[in-house]
Amino acid sequence: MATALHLCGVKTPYLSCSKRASCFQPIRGQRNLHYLVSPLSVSGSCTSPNGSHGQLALRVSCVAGKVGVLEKHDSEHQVSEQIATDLTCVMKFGGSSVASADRMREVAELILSFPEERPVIVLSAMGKTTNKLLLAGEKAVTCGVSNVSDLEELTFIKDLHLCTVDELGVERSVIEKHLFELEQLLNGIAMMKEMTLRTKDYLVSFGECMSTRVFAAYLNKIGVKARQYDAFEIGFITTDDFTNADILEATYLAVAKRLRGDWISDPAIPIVTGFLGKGWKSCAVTTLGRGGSDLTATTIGKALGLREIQVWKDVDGVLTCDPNIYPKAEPVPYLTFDEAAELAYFGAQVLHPQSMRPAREGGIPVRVKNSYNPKAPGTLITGTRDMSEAVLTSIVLKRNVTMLDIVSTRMLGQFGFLAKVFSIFEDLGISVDVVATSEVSISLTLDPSKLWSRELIQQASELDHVVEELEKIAVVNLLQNRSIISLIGNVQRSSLILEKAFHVLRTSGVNVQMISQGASKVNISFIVNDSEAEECVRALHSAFFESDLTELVSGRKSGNGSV
Ligand SMILES: Nc1ncnc2c1ncn2[C@@H]1O[C@H](COP(=O)(O)OP(=O)(O)O)[C@@H](O)[C@H]1O
Ligand SMILES: N[C@@H](CC(=O)OP(=O)(O)O)C(=O)O
Repeated sequence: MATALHLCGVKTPYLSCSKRASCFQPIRGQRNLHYLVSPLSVSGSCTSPNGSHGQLALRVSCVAGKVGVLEKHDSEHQVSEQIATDLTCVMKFGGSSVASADRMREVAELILSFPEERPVIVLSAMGKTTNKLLLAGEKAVTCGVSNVSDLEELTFIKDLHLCTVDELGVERSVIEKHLFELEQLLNGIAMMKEMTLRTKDYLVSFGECMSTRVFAAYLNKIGVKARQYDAFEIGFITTDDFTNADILEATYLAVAKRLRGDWISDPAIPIVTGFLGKGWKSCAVTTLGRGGSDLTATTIGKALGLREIQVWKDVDGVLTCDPNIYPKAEPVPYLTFDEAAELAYFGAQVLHPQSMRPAREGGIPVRVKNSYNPKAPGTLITGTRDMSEAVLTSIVLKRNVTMLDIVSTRMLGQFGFLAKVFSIFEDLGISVDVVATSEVSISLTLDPSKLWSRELIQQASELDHVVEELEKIAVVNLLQNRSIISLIGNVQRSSLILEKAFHVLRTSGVNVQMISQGASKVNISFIVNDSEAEECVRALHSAFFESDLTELVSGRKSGNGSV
């Protein structure tokens, strides 16, 4: 579907589109110009023939035929028709950003400090609520119905939410029904003496359902019109993989229709629950995996074709490594979607592993910002960036990984061997992270997030089963307590990165057990023992980020022999 976009006062401009030139098609010249704009987000610039009129930079967001946002035009040129009141960006605030009444007040101020924005707000559960809910559920399985009301986690959650509404001066009624139902649910778990994955998702959903209700009520109280939404009620359709569901394509249209429809008929800032969805078969509440509110935000950004997706955290952006491992980690100013996705997939907690996909597909920049330090520039994630000076961007650690060394007994040819190995993993629904092969052997690591979502006992028997199947065609060595260290950066400089990294590892006395260069060309991963991993990350960080690499980048070695 295409939409007419009308511009006037622009003298026969040439329109160039940074991405999809075909998105803009002039349908009438002269002073009043009409363009056809295809759905979803496009951006471009429009200049006069000799360039003397400067640039009319415009950004259009267009979903289902509705022109969304036009912005940033110079004074000479006027945009005659625009729906200037449309939603402009999405701002996601994580648990740490809305952990208390004070934090909620600060977040409200922060949102209001951008008067030019008309944001969709996505919130996570307050502070550590999700962890507390999970723990309460686990305890309820064994504690007996009569002890549920005394569970310290339940008391904590009640106190936190009731104190917050009291401090913010909003009615307790906004969450009382949820607190009552939460206790009922825990009673049910206690009675059944079991908690299925489906129940687990319903249980944790109370966190986001309450934080958004409290925040929306507070905004309304201070005179900012806001409307609360449960994601599972507005079209977030997912697979039925409880605790780790995937967003289905139908979500984009449904969410855009609902949020934009409501906004047009009665504008109010949408406050949407992060992390949650609705299983397409079961119609039950699902969750998108831990940290899934980032994915909610990017999904909304793509659905509405918004100008920017902001994810507000408690750190100054994506850092050069996990600050819990090395406090001297520095913010990374720019990242590509590929780098950010790889970083998230290989364990950087700061972003949800799937969250870059919608942003990349919609071509929408993602900004990672610090709600505790809004002035810090944060990290801007876009499709491309200048890599000419880039060597290493970030170091990521994924702990507690299982590694398998599989050596062929040569019962099958090489092709048959590899195919058989991977079909065994496919049949068992286990995904593989890092792979290295030779003619007769293959070393690989198993994605722990897929195993983590299962019960420990199930994990153990699954691993036994994998080994049993593989032993029909190979000699198998199962190695546990390993870590993947991933070097995310410019793999065009892989020789330099490897030279320096291996020098560091050798001087630290660490033996690398496997190495793999990702097909994405932004990642070199290697496997070491869990016990050595953190020290390795610190040593690598010092070598790459605290010493001058410019001479090495320009091809000259420094005189002192250090790399
Ligand atoms: N490379 C990294 N860059 C930034 N933060 C990281 C990184 N690796 C791990 N972290 C951790 O991620 C946390 C932020 O992610 P998260 O807890 O999901 O935020 P939120 O709950 O606010 O969305 C930081 O407090 C930090 O401890
Ligand atoms: N509350 C969920 C979802 C989430 O995204 O949280 P956060 O934004 O605080 O990482 C979790 O803890 O996993």
